[in-house]
Amino acid sequence: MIKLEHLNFGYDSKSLQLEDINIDFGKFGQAIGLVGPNGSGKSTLFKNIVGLEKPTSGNVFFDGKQLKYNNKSLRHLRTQIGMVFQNSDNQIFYPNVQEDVAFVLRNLKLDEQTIQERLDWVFKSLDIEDLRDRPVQYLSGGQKKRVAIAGILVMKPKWILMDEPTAGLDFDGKERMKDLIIQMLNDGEHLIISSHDMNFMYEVCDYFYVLSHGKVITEGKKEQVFEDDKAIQEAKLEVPYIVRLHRELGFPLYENQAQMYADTNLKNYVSGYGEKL
Ligand SMILES: Nc1ncnc2c1ncn2[C@@H]1O[C@H](COP(=O)(O)OP(=O)(O)OP(=O)(O)O)[C@@H](O)[C@H]1O
Repeated sequence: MIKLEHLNFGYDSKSLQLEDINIDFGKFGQAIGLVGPNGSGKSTLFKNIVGLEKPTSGNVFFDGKQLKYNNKSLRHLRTQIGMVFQNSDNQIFYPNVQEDVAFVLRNLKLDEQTIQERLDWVFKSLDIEDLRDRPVQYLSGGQKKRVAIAGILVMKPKWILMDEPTAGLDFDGKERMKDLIIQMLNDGEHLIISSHDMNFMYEVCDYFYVLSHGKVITEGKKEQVFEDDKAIQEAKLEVPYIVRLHRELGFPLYENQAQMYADTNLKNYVSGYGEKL
């Protein structure tokens, strides 16, 4: 459980980039969306959760305990909450993929057999066995993103924070990222995801917090949050196409694309609206 209570944060003493944030991340679902326009404070919030930044006032709790900022506590915290950065180059340090992913396990002083088992598992789970012995410098952006995720997933953390997981990915890369996230959720991971891609976010998240100018301006289940027109406009969010089909053309509000495609009545809605579509 990650809980933020009356959290304020400013990079300097002149202004606050986060204001009175109160979020109980364990409460409303397994995949939480954090959305808002550029500069609204999403990455800053992530940094406060993993202790890379310290709140100016207010508190961060993990599993009921208030966060401590000494090296030992932070090292432990980061085995429990992994963060996948927007730019994968910020978290890949070794020239070889396998060495990079193994780094954190060696740091945790796990025995060699466990390390090999975890590596086998993570490369297979992420379907990147072919990258295992490759030099990092020749990987594409999408491949690097999967390696960065492997370096986090291999620790088996309780929570994974993903900052813009689809940034820089092509259509196929985004689909693969969606499948990967759904697989991680099926495996029991808890995720907090930040992205500007609302169609992607609608597919994978259960519950949303909307940030604007460092404040949470609305929150709710994915079926409800996009109904808050005022907040959606203030945060300049794109409304997911599934919600628009529902609101503008009266389609059922599907939970995701797969559910929509599986609806045997879909062709009746489509033929009813022929020209509009
Ligand atoms: N290291 C820093 N020092 C000072 N100000 C910063 C620093 N990093 C971010 N900021 C400022 O904090 C505010 C929030 O930035 P943040 O990166 O958290 O936004 P974001 O919602 O993640 O944006 P984006 O969607 O563009 O990634 C912005 O006004 C930004 O300019």
